[in-house]
Amino acid sequence: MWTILRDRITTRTTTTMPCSFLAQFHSFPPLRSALFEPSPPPSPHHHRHHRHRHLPPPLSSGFSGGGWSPAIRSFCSTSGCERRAMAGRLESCSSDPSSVSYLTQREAAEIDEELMGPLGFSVDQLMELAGLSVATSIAEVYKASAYKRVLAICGPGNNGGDGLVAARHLFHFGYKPYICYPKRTPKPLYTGLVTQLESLRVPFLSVEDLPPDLSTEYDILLDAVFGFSFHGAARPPFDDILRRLVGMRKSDQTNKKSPVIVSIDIPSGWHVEEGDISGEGIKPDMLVSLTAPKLCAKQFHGPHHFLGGRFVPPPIAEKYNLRLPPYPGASMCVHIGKAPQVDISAMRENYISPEFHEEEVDADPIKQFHKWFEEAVAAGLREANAMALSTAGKDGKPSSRMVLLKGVDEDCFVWYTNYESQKGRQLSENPWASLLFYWESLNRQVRVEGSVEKVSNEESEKYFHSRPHGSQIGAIVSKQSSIVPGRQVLHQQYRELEEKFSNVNLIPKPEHWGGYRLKPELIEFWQGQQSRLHDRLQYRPQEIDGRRVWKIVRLAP
Ligand SMILES: NC(=O)C1=CN([C@@H]2O[C@H](COP(=O)(O)OP(=O)(O)OC[C@H]3O[C@@H](n4cnc5c(N)ncnc54)[C@H](OP(=O)(O)O)[C@@H]3O)[C@@H](O)[C@H]2O)[C@H](O)CC1
Ligand SMILES: Cc1cc2nc3c(=O)[nH]c(=O)nc-3n(C[C@H](O)[C@H](O)[C@H](O)COP(=O)(O)O)c2cc1C
Ligand SMILES: Cc1ncc(COP(=O)(O)O)c(C=O)c1O
Ligand SMILES: [K+]
Repeated sequence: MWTILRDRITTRTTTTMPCSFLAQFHSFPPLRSALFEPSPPPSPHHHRHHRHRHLPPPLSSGFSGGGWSPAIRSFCSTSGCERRAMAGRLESCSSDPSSVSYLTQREAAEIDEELMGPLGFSVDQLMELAGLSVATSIAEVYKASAYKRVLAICGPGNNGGDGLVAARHLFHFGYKPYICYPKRTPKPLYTGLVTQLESLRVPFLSVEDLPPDLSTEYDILLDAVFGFSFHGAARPPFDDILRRLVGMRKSDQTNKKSPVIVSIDIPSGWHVEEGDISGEGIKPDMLVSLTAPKLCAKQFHGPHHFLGGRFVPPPIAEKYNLRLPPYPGASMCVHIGKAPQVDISAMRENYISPEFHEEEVDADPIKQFHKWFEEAVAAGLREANAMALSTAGKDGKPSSRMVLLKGVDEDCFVWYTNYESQKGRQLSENPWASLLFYWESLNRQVRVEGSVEKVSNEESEKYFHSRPHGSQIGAIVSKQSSIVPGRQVLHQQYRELEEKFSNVNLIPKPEHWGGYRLKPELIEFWQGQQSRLHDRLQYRPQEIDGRRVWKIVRLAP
């Protein structure tokens, strides 16, 4: 079961999560992963708690201070009254549970001090994690294949240090970083970071070395100039650099491809709380807030707002009443804020693949399929055996769904399902189907069409009992494609059967569960090419001297 993050953060602040199904559909992959998180296993009273599911902030729930060292306990022993007073200063503490916390400048600095004081962190550690968060956020949105050249402009403080760390990680992710670090801090932490980058032969450029037009030389401009300690107006040489970043965005209108600007924690030059007061500041495409967004982030309306710095311990979250979205999986960053607006009509890929020639394919399409399938597995594709199965009943209306290929035997493609499902009914009325594989990162598609029959009961039995215990019970519980009154019904039946079969060696396969085998009459191998001039090699069987041989033709793309 999945819980939508919308329950945890939304409305009131700038970080409104899309709530309609369509908005979720429109959200791009990193956001999608951020939008969903597994919810706890269902409890019998689950439905009663449903309304309050979002109430405890995820990071602070269950915090008691127990089990921590005396230093941390004393840090945490702040009275409820003090906590409320602190919380009162925080935007996060509104009664609206749906907002992400925004920090004032003072709170940001205070959290920094507490992390590096009683909570035992060193600045090196936090900077490393911050820089890594920035690099992973960039890598989620701007792929190295299209945005290789990164200019990191680093300021004199820790924000600049984050930029140096991020540049190092980006190097290892396959980007080509350059550094402009005009006011170096002579502390071992910073000199070490510089040495590390020099050992990677990352070029350091002085302000004078920077090309006159930043937009032609770089794909990403990493703004690591000022963070939350910025105050007043930018002084030289940063005033000029920031002007160039602003100017560069303005020349955007001239149709030139301009690089994207990624700001670390604060768009440099913006007031930490008031934001872009003059309206003349830089307009980053991506903002990576660290720990929690600062108040100025409310004015960030660029397409990509990420949160990084996955190091906030519960005592901090509790004390500052931080309301933050959960990070997905093992990720160092999470996309927050609105889903970027996408122009669906403009979404397209240009496929670049080696040419695919008649001479190189196997005369036997099944052997050719095995070859491509092995390459898909070797390329690390998840579920390379997932295929769209299309069927149509006697009304002739087609329907498609994904199923898993479970083998290719005697030239036939095999999958397993419920014979009483919609597809089962359709196949009983019309035993013809088509299969479709799409191996996206290889620019490959395989179409298979043919007649379908059931596999033998013995074969189905054998496969059924090879499946995990839970899936066997699941197959008994699921009257596939029939209406169920609610999820709890499935769980209830599942629990009953689990109990029933707890001491049983072999769970009986339901009669109506088994395999189908499709005997191909057509197999087509498709490989994407530039300008839509794709390769399509189609195999069809022919009778020659009473033998079935495959004829290969090339089709227009
Ligand atoms: N816990 C966290 O969230 C972590 C955050 N990190 C990053 O650290 C920065 C904050 O770092 P800090 O060093 O406190 O501040 P800045 O990076 O903003 O830089 C301060 C330096 O900038 C100079 N400064 C300030 N204003 C100006 C100005 N108008 N013109 C020129 N120079 C300016 C300032 O000099 P002063 O003489 O004015 O004091 C400092 O030299 C945070 O935003 C995160 O990016 C950590 O890396 C990890 C933990
Ligand atoms: C990747 C993937 C693999 C699936 N594999 C199977 C499968 O092997 N067998 C199956 O019955 N359903 C499988 N399903 C579920 C089907 O897509 C579908 O929801 C179900 O079979 C009911 O389809 P029907 O109502 O058209 O018969 C899979 C779904 C996905 C997304
Ligand atoms: C309903 C259903 N049945 C069967 C399968 C195939 O699963 P298995 O690999 O366990 O046979 C799937 C896979 O997603 C499924 O969703
Ligand atoms: K910055």
